[in-house]
Amino acid sequence: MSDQPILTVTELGVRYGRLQALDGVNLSVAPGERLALLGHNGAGKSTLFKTILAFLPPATGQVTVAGHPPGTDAARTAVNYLPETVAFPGTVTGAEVLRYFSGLRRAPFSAISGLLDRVGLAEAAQRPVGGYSKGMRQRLGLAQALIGTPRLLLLDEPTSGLDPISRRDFYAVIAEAAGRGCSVLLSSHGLEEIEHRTERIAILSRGRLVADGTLDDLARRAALPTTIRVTAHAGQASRLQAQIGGTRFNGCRLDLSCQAEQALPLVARLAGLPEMVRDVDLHRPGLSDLYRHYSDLTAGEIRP
Ligand SMILES: Nc1ncnc2c1ncn2[C@@H]1O[C@H](COP(=O)(O)OP(=O)(O)OP(=O)(O)O)[C@@H](O)[C@H]1O
Repeated sequence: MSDQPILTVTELGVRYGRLQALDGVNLSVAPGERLALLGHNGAGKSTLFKTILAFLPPATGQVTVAGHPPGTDAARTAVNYLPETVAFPGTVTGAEVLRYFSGLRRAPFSAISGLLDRVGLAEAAQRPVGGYSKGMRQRLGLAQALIGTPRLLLLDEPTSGLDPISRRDFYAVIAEAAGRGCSVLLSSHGLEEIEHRTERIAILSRGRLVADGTLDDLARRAALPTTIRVTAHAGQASRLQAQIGGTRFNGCRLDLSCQAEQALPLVARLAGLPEMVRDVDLHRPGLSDLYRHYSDLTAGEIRP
């Protein structure tokens, strides 16, 4: 497998008339890598997808897919796309949809039944898509996106509207594709679901890339405090606060805030005060804390 990035985005700027929807975006995705693209509504996620797919031209900068400009045959062959809301004609069956897209992509029809099976639609394959639930349509969309073994999958909020089991299955199929070397660029507002299902996270804010790295990278750079929630025995909270400080909440709870490396020594100190401390809960910053932190930054404030 080549180590060359499957997707490179360099100083990309995209405009809708006077609106600068993307500004100076740099990003690359390696083979087999799953990258989550996060950002508030209107941050520019769909615009980035549309530019990679050649639906929109860059105003500045450039994009390459498998080393080729978007829209060229080589780039089109390499990338498949699943929009947030998939629409298929209601009268055709699931199997017919996949035959149609297989024909378009010159992919073998022999792969269709395996794909339908993998997304849990084997039994519904001969039923008209008009009778499919939203989750079934989305799974058919995923099967469609996997036709022709693409090297890059663009998934625009692919799990919105899916129930938790369907989401889990959806990510399992995506992980399998990544395991075969397919790169995945996935936008989502579901921070919890992507936290452990992607290798890297990129955050767009008002058209600018404000973070790009692994969860650990982003946490280290943000240096957000760890919170230690201490529950005191009845009547001991004031005495405990006098010793260790912290902010008091309802009767018996104290919150202590510290840097990550200070957390364990502090917990050890609390363990030495069993007459006052009933329980300790360590809260390290998660993706939602990091997302809030980076979304409030502007691109000029990114630390290397
Ligand atoms: N066709 C268009 N014409 C004019 N402005 C547009 C068009 N499409 C998007 N925009 C604007 O470009 C900016 C980026 O929109 P985009 O759809 O890329 O955001 P997004 O991050 O995908 O948002 P969401 O999470 O809501 O899907 C927004 O300010 C949006 O209003």
